Amino acid sequence: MASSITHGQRWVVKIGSALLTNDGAGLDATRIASWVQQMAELKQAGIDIVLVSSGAVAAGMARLGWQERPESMELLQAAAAVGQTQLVQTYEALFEQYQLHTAQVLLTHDDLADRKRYLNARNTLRALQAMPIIPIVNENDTVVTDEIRFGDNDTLGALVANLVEADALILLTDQDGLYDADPRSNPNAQLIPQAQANDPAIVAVAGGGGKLGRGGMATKVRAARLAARSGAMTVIAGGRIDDVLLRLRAGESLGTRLVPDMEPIAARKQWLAGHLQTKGDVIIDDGAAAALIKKGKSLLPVGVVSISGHFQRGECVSVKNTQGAVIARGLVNYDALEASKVCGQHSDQVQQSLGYIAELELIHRDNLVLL
Ligand SMILES: Nc1ncnc2c1ncn2[C@@H]1O[C@H](COP(=O)(O)OP(=O)(O)O)[C@@H](O)[C@H]1O
Ligand SMILES: N[C@@H](CCC(=O)OP(=O)(O)O)C(=O)O
Repeated sequence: MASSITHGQRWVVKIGSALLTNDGAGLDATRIASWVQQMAELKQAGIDIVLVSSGAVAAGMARLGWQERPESMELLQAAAAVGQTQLVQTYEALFEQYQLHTAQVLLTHDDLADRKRYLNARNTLRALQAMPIIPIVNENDTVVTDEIRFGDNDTLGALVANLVEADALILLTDQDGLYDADPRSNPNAQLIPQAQANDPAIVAVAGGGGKLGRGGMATKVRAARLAARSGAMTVIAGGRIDDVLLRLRAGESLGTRLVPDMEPIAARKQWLAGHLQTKGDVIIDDGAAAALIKKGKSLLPVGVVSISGHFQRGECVSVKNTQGAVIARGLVNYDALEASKVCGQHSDQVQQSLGYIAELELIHRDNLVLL
């Protein structure tokens, strides 16, 4: 069966602390090498991969010779700062063997809550994804405080999946998936192969984490719900299963699949349709209106008559016909000033007017919902 796992082109893979470390004593280099080899193979097969990797604190503790995880925030942050360099060094050296490089992306909650920074992070990640690069994301542990930290990387993984509009979020952990009870304390617990991401029953069975990881299954199930908002499927799978990523891609039933209610584009369009607050209007001519309505096309600058309002790139605008009726809503690729400069222009003129070309479309059809 075709699914976002076997056919999707964009994956976010998250590797948790419980899995990355050798029982807390530094990074498990052998296992990391095996995931790198699998991710390299997937990337070379055309799947854009963003890796969300934990392990900075654990690696830092080992490098500093600490046996016990410190309690204080500043020592944890110091350990993360020491460990993050080792983490990225390890990945970089391994990916290099497959002619791939890595890029370090450290994010905080604030970065994703602020629209401009969110869009910049999205554009940077998209640009990186188009290159022979594996972006490696972690929380920017040095600057976060208790109140604003994600804490667990499951939530960060889900937000990155929303950010890059991933088809799938793969959460690799130390258990083979989500069980109907915590297998650490219930030896008879049964694996749940598949559920709806929004099913309240799975929240009830998901418990807390072990001594190395932070969130346990509770944050993984919550992450699946968040990822489902942009239509991404989540798989919780055992990172110690041989060739787990390649076997998932080949369609093998491993781990737990948490399925969204909607495909990625449908989810985005539903979000757009419910987005009442628009930042401006784009008035289009009859030819462009017909292209949107009858042919399902993107909106090009050439069909635009005028612009009103103050909007930034990436914000939501109303698309109106010349009689003033709202016919669509969408996320715009240019800010208001740029959009008014390119009104009515053919794509080859746009570059001249702006001095650069960001996207050919003023609003891409995937980001446009007809009303
Ligand atoms: N219903 C459940 N099924 C599977 N594991 C569970 C469940 N409830 C709690 N857990 C615990 O969640 C842990 C994995 O989460 P965590 O320790 O945070 O790892 P990671 O670092 O990979 O995020 C497992 O070791 C397991 O003990
Ligand atoms: N940012 C932290 C990771 C936090 C963490 O442990 O997350 P998780 O493995 O999801 O439970 C680190 O790199 O150590």
